[in-house]
Amino acid sequence: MVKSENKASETTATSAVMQLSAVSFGYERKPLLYDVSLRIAPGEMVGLLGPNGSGKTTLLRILSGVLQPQEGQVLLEGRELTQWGRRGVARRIAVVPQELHMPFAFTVEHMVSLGRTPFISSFLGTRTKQDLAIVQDAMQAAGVSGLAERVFNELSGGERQRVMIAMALAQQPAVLLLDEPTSHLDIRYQVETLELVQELNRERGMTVVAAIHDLNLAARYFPRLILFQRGVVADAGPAEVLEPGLLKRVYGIGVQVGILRGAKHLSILPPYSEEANEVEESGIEPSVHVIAGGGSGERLMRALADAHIPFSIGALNIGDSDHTLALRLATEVITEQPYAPLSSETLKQVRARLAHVSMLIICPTPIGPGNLMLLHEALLAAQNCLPVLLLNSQDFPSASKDREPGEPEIGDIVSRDYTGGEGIKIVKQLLQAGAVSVMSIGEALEVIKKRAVTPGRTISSDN
Ligand SMILES: Nc1ncnc2c1ncn2[C@@H]1O[C@H](COP(=O)(O)OP(=O)(O)OP(=O)(O)O)[C@@H](O)[C@H]1O
Repeated sequence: MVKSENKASETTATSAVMQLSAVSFGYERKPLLYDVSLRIAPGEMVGLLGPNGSGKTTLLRILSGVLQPQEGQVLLEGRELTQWGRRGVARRIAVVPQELHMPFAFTVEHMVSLGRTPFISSFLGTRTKQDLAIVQDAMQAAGVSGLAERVFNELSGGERQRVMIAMALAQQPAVLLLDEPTSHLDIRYQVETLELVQELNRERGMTVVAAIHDLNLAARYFPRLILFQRGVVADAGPAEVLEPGLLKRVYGIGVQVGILRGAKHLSILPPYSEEANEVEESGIEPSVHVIAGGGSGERLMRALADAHIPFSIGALNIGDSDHTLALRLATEVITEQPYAPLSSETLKQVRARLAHVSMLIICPTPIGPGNLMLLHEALLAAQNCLPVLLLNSQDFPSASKDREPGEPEIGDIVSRDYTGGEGIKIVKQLLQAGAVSVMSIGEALEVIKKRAVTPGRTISSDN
């Protein structure tokens, strides 16, 4: 039994040209990517989308082996990337960076011939006739043969972009990784560059993964899109990924998505007014708000989504594992910058949301100085008669056996309070204000369904 399972996973691994399994990575111990799993099949053309700083370049560096994940596995053709060695990787994966600064006045032809380096016996070794033919072919395919004698540093941004693609082609890679290949290009070069990449994908069967900011170009050229925000938020075709609600949650701006007359692909336009940006595209008003963090909300979010209960969540910091999942599952996500304390603006948003929901669920997240203010908001709401459920972690024993006679059941908060008792104090006040402690997600769902309360309840905010 175990054997056949292993065999099945081996087959899956080898049928993917690249595979990431539960990859986590951070710079200088600051976590950036969390639990990223991806399979890229041979011949796929994948667009990597995500806001600035969401980790696209970092992910490409992990795929190319420049960075090694702190956790998880990166496989190339079913084998650990690190086992291929530098030359082995360079013979299979080529990277087109955003920019390349050459310290020397290299000609284009010289630059492109550097792409053959992984295939010659040493750096100073001679290139064969075949190498030279491959270099010529790469220059022709990328449309830079006419620039062969020009100095790379003296070319325009668009020309340089093409030379970098030619360099990558000279590697004859199975996988081409491009980091924003259109970022410095005018519209003609943008289209020409992506047409070229598409041709390489279709005609040479090259697997392409490209980070790309332009959502319209992404819709037009990439059959598979991965929306990334320190983790995979969505991974599907353009129609599913370029969904206005999802884009609003990830980019923080409302967009209009549609098909222009005569066009074959989706177009994405920014809002035409501030008012349009305010529109809730899904039209669904969440009736439940969730406070979570650090993975404490994962199971509840999945259960609510499975039960088709629309919910809002937050505030969550970008990069928190709950945040990535929330972008996918919640109707509304209140977001704070990575590692930043909650700002008064963010707390205002939480307060406004609590004024419109029919129930608040607080997940068993560790309470520290950073999120104590959220508990304060929860207390205000509870004192204004908002039903509040305190979800206890099943991993910790209940503290009920230690409580004094007459004291409320405070659940497992004792074991996750890092505020010197302030968190526990607020939880006790919450219970006194009518909050209910529940021991399981099933129990929480039962309460929510029983209440089935209507949205739109108002509470005063100055209490
Ligand atoms: N070498 C590094 N050391 C420390 N932090 C880094 C390093 N490289 C990137 N970062 C940080 O990691 C985060 C993600 O960066 P990354 O370049 O991967 O994002 P991105 O999605 O490609 O962004 P953009 O769209 O702006 O190019 C950013 O906050 C960035 O400042």
